[in-house]
Amino acid sequence: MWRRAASLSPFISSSGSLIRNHQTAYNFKIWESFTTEIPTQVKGGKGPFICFVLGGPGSGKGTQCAKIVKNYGLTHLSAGELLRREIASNSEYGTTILNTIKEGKIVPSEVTVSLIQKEMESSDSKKFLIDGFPRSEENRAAFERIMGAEPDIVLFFDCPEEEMVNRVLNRNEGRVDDNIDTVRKRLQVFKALNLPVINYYARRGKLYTINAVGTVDEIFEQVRAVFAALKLVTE
Ligand SMILES: Nc1ncnc2c1ncn2[C@@H]1O[C@H](COP(=O)(O)OP(=O)(O)O)[C@@H](O)[C@H]1O
Ligand SMILES: Nc1ccn([C@@H]2O[C@H](COP(=O)(O)OP(=O)(O)O)[C@@H](O)[C@H]2O)c(=O)n1
Ligand SMILES: [Mg+2]
Repeated sequence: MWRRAASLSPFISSSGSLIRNHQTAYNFKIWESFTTEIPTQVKGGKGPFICFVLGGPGSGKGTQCAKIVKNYGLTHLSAGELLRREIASNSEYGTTILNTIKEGKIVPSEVTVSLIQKEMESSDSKKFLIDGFPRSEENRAAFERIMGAEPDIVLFFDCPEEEMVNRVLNRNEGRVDDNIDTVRKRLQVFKALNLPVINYYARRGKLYTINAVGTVDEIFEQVRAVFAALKLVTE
């Protein structure tokens, strides 16, 4: 059974703000997410449930996705991981992808969507967590065109820039893009190309903005509130 979020979660007020007293890092209009009532059925059609996970570099997407997987059993597809795997496999696109990532730019959408498509089509899962995608309007349009699907919900991990920079520089995963020059570029790309996508989903009433400052567990409590309120993936 699916119920409206507004009446269920302490984090989601009926006046429309997801996290009370939360000043967003990008002066984001989080109330927009709730000006549209959430549909009475989360998944009306035949396709799988799709949750996009967005946020700047180092905002904690991957960390929170791991907890979502553990608690709710969604299948996690990280666009960045799929691209890094492609580089490691010496595919024909490997060099282009590597150079694009080093520059902090966005890999052509057809490449990324086809990697996501392959994973989704070879999986039996009915619920996907797609992390770090769509990074641009072009990504978004390509996914809709190629997959013929839209996300059911979008989580946005909203984090101040300096916090993101600190986290990335301390990530220690040996990534070619975790250095100060590339991070600065990625932040510019995030603001120029990804914020418009986030705004788009806010206007569509699909966006859930999470305050990404705090401990991992504190942040996950906000995520839990969204999933609990939607009652969509635990049954
Ligand atoms: N709430 C948090 N507070 C401090 N550090 C965090 C938090 N969440 C994640 N991190 C750390 O910050 C870095 C970036 O997190 P990650 O999940 O990889 O972010 P993203 O996927 O958005 O780039 C990692 O080293 C991670 O361990
Ligand atoms: N949809 C995507 C996702 C990632 N990428 C590339 O992969 C890089 C790393 O993405 P990521 O999602 O692993 O990075 P984080 O935000 O997790 O730090 C991005 O900076 C882009 O260069 C892309 O081009 N298109
Ligand atoms: Mg990540």
